[in-house]
Amino acid sequence: MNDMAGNIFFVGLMGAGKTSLGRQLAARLARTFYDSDQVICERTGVSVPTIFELEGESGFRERERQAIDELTRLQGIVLATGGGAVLRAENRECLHTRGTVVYLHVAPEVLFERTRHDRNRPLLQVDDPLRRLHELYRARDPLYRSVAHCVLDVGDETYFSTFKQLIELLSGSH
Ligand SMILES: Nc1ncnc2c1ncn2[C@@H]1O[C@H](COP(=O)(O)OP(=O)(O)O)[C@@H](O)[C@H]1O
Ligand SMILES: O=C(O)C1=C[C@@H](OP(=O)(O)O)[C@@H](O)[C@H](O)C1
Ligand SMILES: [Mg+2]
Repeated sequence: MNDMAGNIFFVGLMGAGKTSLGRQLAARLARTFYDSDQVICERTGVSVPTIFELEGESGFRERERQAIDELTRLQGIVLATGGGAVLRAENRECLHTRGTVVYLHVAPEVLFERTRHDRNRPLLQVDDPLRRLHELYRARDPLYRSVAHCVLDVGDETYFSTFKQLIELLSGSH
């Protein structure tokens, strides 16, 4: 994969590193970084949990669909999507056809450790978040794979090691 030129879009479950690695990759490549969740929050003036509270998940998904459609039309950007962006076929189509999609593949156990103290992800505010992550993994892993042009398997290594692997993957030296 040697695709440092066009758009780069990140997909994967909550805590996979889409936002943090995406932001750092954009800085490294001197690209503009967008995060669909952040765009939605800027537009509404409230947090993701508040949107879920006021409009339900379906309200959030409609805002997400709009944001993904707009952002994927831009050129030369790095975009971190929300973990559920792949649920809608129209989002998958926008992502797959308008850029290089990188799936950050991380096991539920690792994601659980990374997200367990975070209150900003409404879908994980349940009695058994690890079980929820396993369910989401089962349902979404095939969708992430169907939309991705490349997959980065991330274990429980350090953030910096993952960033290095990402650069290697995208520059084709992997
Ligand atoms: N190897 C790693 N790769 C990516 N993120 C990591 C890694 N190890 C720890 N993290 C941490 O996990 C969190 C991932 O969160 P975030 O970037 O918000 O993910 P997402 O946007 O996919 O939900 C960050 O706090 C990041 O520092
Ligand atoms: O997986 C999901 O359905 C969601 C993931 C979140 O983004 P991150 O994947 O960046 O945490 C955010 O969009 C919202 O809480 C829903
Ligand atoms: Mg994120």
